[in-house]
Amino acid sequence: MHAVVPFAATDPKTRLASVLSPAERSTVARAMLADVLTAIVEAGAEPTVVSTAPLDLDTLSLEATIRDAVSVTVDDRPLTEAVNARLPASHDAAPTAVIMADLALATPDTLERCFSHDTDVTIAPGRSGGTNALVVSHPDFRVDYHGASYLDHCEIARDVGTSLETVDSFRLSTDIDEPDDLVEVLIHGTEADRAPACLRELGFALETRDGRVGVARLEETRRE
Ligand SMILES: Nc1nc2c(ncn2[C@@H]2O[C@H](COP(=O)(O)OP(=O)(O)OP(=O)(O)O)[C@@H](O)[C@H]2O)c(=O)[nH]1
Ligand SMILES: C[C@H](OP(=O)(O)O)C(=O)O
Repeated sequence: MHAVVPFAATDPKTRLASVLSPAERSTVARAMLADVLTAIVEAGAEPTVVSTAPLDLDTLSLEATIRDAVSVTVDDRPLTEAVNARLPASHDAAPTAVIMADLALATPDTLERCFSHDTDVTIAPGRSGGTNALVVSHPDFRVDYHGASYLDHCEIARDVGTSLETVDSFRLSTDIDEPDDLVEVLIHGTEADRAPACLRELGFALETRDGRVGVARLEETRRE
């Protein structure tokens, strides 16, 4: 399975700007990208990072076997256009997966669940209606990201008459967009993952206030 991994390399994760400086957002985005690429390769797929700007894979500290299985291509078109240019163009073409780079909790098992369906379109939706992981094998299906794109993609699938499977996965539904999402990374990230280690290094820790779990950051770790 070929997997496209879209990556906004310049000024990523702007919705985390209230808790992370621009350089820190870039560091966290790259840590999540490294975790996602590792999970994709361990699930048996071949990822291509479709990056908005040049990206040196050697800066991601990937294990050599993972690094060797990943390629990068630069495409500065908007997300929807860049992805549509890479979806199957004919019934003979191989299925293509599109896995977002901010799925910090993605594991080989959860991705394999997406890769194993025999439908024209398979979607693992995000919690607020995005399309976090997608597998397309039908040449008439095209994406339209942003907003409640999961609903839009269900409608597009209906309009072009493709079969569609929805994958119900807590891990794949957790894209890291807002400061509160960092809670999930600290709770559910594993020892081997880079993103939770990166957040802890930046001074983030779980904090329970009035019975509600959030993240707190040690003041001395804040950098402008
Ligand atoms: N190639 C490409 N990837 C993109 C683009 N915009 C977002 N992405 C990637 O698409 C996935 C989902 O991105 P979003 O969460 O919507 O956007 P983001 O830029 O990561 O974060 P925000 O700035 O907070 O919206 C992530 O893997 C991004 O890196 C784009 O224009 N081109
Ligand atoms: C790209 C967009 O991601 P979100 O803004 O939901 O993170 C989507 O999934 O349509």
